[in-house]
Amino acid sequence: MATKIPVVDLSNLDLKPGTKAWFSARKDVCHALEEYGCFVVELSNKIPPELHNTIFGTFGKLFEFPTETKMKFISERPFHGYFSSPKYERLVIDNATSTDVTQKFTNIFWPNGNHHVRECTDSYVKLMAELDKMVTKMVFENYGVGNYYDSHMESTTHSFGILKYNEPQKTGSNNGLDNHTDKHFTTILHQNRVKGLEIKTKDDEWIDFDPSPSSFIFLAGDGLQIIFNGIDGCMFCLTKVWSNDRIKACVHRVLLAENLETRYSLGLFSHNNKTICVPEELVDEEHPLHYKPLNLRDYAQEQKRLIPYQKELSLKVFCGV
Ligand SMILES: O=C(O)CCC(=O)C(=O)O
Ligand SMILES: [Fe+2]
Repeated sequence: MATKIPVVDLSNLDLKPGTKAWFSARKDVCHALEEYGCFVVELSNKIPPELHNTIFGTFGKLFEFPTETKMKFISERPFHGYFSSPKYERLVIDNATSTDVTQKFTNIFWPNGNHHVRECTDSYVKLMAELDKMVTKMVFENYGVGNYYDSHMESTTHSFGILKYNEPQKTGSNNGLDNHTDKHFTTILHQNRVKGLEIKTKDDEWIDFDPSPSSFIFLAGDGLQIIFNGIDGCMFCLTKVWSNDRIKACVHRVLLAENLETRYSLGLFSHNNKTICVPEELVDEEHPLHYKPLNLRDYAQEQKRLIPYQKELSLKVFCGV
């Protein structure tokens, strides 16, 4: 049977820490992250099909604005603001849980405001951010470092990305996004029904994400890999350093088949804005420190600098001990 990305049903986002349901979900979440660096989240009671259509219809329209308008959306943070390439266009909003920020974003496109788009953005970002916080809390607790969760979240912000891929026949390639790991802490993706996202397993097999309107995919980024430096368990034996990591950042890519409708993907990316260090509880004789403190913004900046050379910057190279 073909390998599948594990599915965790978190429809009840109001799960209370300490309950039986919480512990059971926590176990499934962490097991999936250890084995795959990702899992599919079912949120069937939160995203009915009509809402899914509204969300993608609304965000898709942003790309129909003239390029000069889209170019007005700029950001200081690497990989944020408006970006276009022959393969895709992307709008990424920094600090998207702030309603002032989403208002400024909407005003670029509709100078007199657009209540519907703002509301849609705010409620959707809020839902994804709640999901991110819940999963992050489960992960911290599971590895005995729950006491770091509050300070971690205090220095965390969420970015919201809207991606539109050009059809392969126009780009002459079906490669939408090359193999990579995300250079932040965690990623949650939600997309329209056009398939394309694939993740790499520890056996170097590519498996695809089969989206439904109510499914999201949660991916561990490089920051999460760092925190769990020292816990035992060989998950992905790509290098000596990584083999000692409990959770490994998920390697993924986007491949598009020809003659399909346009693919849109929405992403929530969490960034820890302080320097990330391995908690001392996770370092001992058996699990020596593998990473020097990491600032995710510096890491993203350096990755951006290397793009013209087509180099993927590994954690080991950037901050390995
Ligand atoms: O389009 C997708 O679903 C993946 C997007 C992605 O991997 C990214 O923005 O880092
Ligand atoms: Fe990614």
